[in-house]
Amino acid sequence: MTRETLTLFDTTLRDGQQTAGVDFSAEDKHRIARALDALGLDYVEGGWPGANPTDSDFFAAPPRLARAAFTAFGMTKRVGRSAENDDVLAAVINAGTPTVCLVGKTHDYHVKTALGVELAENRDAIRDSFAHLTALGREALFDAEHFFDGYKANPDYALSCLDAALEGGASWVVLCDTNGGTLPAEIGEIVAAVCARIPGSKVGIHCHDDTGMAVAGSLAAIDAGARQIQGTLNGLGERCGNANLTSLIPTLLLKAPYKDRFSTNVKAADLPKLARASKMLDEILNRAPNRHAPYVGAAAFTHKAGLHASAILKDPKTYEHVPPETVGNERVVPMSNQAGQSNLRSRLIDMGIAVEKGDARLANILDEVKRREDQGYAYDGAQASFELLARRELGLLPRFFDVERYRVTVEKRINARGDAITVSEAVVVCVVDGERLLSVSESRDAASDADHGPVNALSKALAKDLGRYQSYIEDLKLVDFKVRITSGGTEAVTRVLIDSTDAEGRRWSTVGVSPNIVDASFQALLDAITWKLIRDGADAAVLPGRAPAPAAAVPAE
Ligand SMILES: CC(=O)SCCNC(=O)CCNC(=O)[C@H](O)C(C)(C)COP(=O)(O)OP(=O)(O)OC[C@H]1O[C@@H](n2cnc3c(N)ncnc32)[C@H](O)[C@@H]1OP(=O)(O)O
Ligand SMILES: CC(=O)C(=O)O
Repeated sequence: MTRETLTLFDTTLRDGQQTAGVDFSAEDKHRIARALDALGLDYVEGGWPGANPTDSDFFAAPPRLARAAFTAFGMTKRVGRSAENDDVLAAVINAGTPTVCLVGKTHDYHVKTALGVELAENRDAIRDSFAHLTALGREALFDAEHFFDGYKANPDYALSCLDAALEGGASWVVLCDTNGGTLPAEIGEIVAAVCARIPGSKVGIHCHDDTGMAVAGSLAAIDAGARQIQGTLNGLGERCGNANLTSLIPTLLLKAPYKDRFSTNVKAADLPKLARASKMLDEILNRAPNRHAPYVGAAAFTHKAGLHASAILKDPKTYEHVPPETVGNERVVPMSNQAGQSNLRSRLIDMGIAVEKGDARLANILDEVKRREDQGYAYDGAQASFELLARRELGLLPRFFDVERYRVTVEKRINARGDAITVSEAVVVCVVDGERLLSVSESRDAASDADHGPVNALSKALAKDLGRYQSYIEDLKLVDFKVRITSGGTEAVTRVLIDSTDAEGRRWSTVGVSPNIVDASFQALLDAITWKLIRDGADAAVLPGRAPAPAAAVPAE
């Protein structure tokens, strides 16, 4: 069966940049553009040359893309001047990209209200802008702004704007649900009406997620005949975001009817690259990845409930819609108070520890998890701490070092310039191989730099001198820190969850619980270090009078 081609257009670097709180540097844009190109996207829209210095710099030294058409974004020429003499359009053209995407109005209300010009003048501006671009030998796409609302208000006018772009030589007319309020069924009906007069091979879709249905709307448009999809990595974009390509691309490649009807330049073997690109974007934005993101999130193949875990061990298809490895993800069977022995045995196998079914120690571990979760611990979000708990119960937790004591003080000072600063000082005394090691550290908390409080000081002191374990923890980084006041048993307690990473790209989570936030944080920090020492195969300490527990063989993460 011949498959039709679906064209994929990425606007992470343009509409994604319109997300509140997102601010890419030119270097960030280079990294993202390269990742999108390697993945197989057909178009990478880089931004709006001339609109801001970052975009101008980025287009002045553009990325070298092997496959994707590098695209500059801009708007149609303004009424009252020619396309040749519009300075905003000139800046876009002067970026010299092979492809240009211009947004233009198609809703009569916007033409009158936002632009304040006659309907015919706007339509002529669209035609002239495209004629000018194509005369210069550029491929030109038309982002038909507010098309769905415009079509509902005045279908003849909205369609005549598409016609004007095509008459000017536009290669695609992309129907934009700019305000994101159109539901999928209506998108399907309107796209079908457009495709009845314009070939679907020239019709694209650009959905926003204001009803949480941008992906569904994009699929409805494909069902109705559109053959280009615009979207962004991780669904970045103006307001609630754009159609999420991180969900759409695996759906198109793995799900019927799309996988059988269409081909894209992104191939099934590229899907793990999509998961990596998604993580890279979060890392650039300094955001914790969305654990619940479809396909690529850490929880997308996490089976928490005991009944699910039991079936998963028999056949993963019982609770998985696609195998996790097809999208570069992995299966996790976590421990929590929802777990049974199946979860537990699966987790232990992942840790490289085989315990026979029915072994009494399994019940002990489960009881301990449930008892501690009742006190406020949460192990499904802190699998590294669970691993340490299980090892302790099994007698497989090596003893690396002891903490004799620690102290943190917090002091508010006014400096010579009159600024208030908070200074946190931490002292930690560890014992390694019988030797006492004292470390002191200080963190300064300027008003604009709120991360550097007492926990940071404590973490720095703890990591400053661990004797012969120092080299193992040099690359350890604390990357996320969450605090929650919860009730443990009958008392209110503080739960701290810490995410750590290292140079190998591993990321692991640990938990601490105490009525005291510093103590809870310290427990989580200690677990983070101990887990890394185990994973890196550090030898247990020689503690006088105590035989160190052996470290079991552990597979690489
Ligand atoms: C739906 C979308 O997401 S489209 C993409 C939107 N993205 C952005 O706006 C981000 C980048 N934008 C910018 O940096 C700035 O808005 C610029 C540099 C483009 C323009 O800045 P300014 O010249 O200061 O204008 P300002 O932003 O206030 O207003 C835009 C002007 O463009 C006009 N305009 C808007 N859309 C169009 C269009 N499709 N065709 C022609 N003119 C248009 C508006 O009428 C307005 O003109 P006015 O001031 O005479 O009323
Ligand atoms: C062009 C665009 O981003 C929109 O209409 O939503």
